[in-house]
Amino acid sequence: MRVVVHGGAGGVPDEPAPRQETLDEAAERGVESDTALDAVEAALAPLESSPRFNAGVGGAVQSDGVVRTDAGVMTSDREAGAACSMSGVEHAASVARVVHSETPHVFVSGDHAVELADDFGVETGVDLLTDETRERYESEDPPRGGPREHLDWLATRFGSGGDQAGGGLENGSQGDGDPGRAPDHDTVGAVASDGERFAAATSTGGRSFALAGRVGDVPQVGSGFFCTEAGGASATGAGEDIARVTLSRRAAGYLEEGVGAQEAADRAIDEFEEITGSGAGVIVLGEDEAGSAFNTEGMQTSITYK
Ligand SMILES: NC(=O)C[C@H](N)C(=O)O
Repeated sequence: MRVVVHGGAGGVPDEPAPRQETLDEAAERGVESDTALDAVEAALAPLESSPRFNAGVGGAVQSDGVVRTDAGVMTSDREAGAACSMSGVEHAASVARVVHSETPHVFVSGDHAVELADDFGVETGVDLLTDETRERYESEDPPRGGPREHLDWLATRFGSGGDQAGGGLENGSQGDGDPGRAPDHDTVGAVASDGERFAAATSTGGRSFALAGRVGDVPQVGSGFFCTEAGGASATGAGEDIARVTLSRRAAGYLEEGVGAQEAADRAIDEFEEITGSGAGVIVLGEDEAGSAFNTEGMQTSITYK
């Protein structure tokens, strides 16, 4: 079994060591699994439970003060499952797996995804806000009224005004004065191979101060995650831009052409930057190697073999 995980692309966290420890534990947990699909779900679970990452507990807060989680998972037989816009669901990747393995569908959203989770034994009704994320939201004079009012409010808060690579990412440097950035928080992803099959999965709380109901790249097949017989990819970063270039599909496409995993990751991020001028990262696992690339200040990863 081989497992590679990432803890999101963005700024350099103030406390990288405990995040790295959790990422290493996540990869080790994944590698103990029997199948690649089990491995990515097992690896993401502790990351979704850790408030140090923007997934599950501690996820980004939307304009109405609610954390909504999204995730996607895909295996090399091109079966895919995704779930989005779920409130109270910590283990979004497990719900994506239910969609992948238990339904004839690829994508289930909102309250219906939460009901599906509940029916298949994935815990719901979890308080995903932490003291830190709650206080941060409340200190921003939350909007009242309808979506137009929310859009006025988030215009000065969401992202960081469309600046260069890294702009709008969740874990910009602490104390940079940008309310659209939160330290130490970012999306999580995993790619695994059990020798026969690959699996790729990504899980997130999205981006802070996005419009209530916003869904980014993470649960979109080919954007936040993708998997083929040649290998898989998981992306992180400015989700609107990742979706526009289908970043994970781009990276996995190079694997299918016979390009190595590191080169595939590098090429995909170079193209992403050239097209969007924005910030992202991607991990890639192929037949022979793992690779990762990012054009932000940092992206922590961990890789384990067994
Ligand atoms: N920080 C992230 O990776 C956020 C995620 N890509 C999203 O836009 O929903």
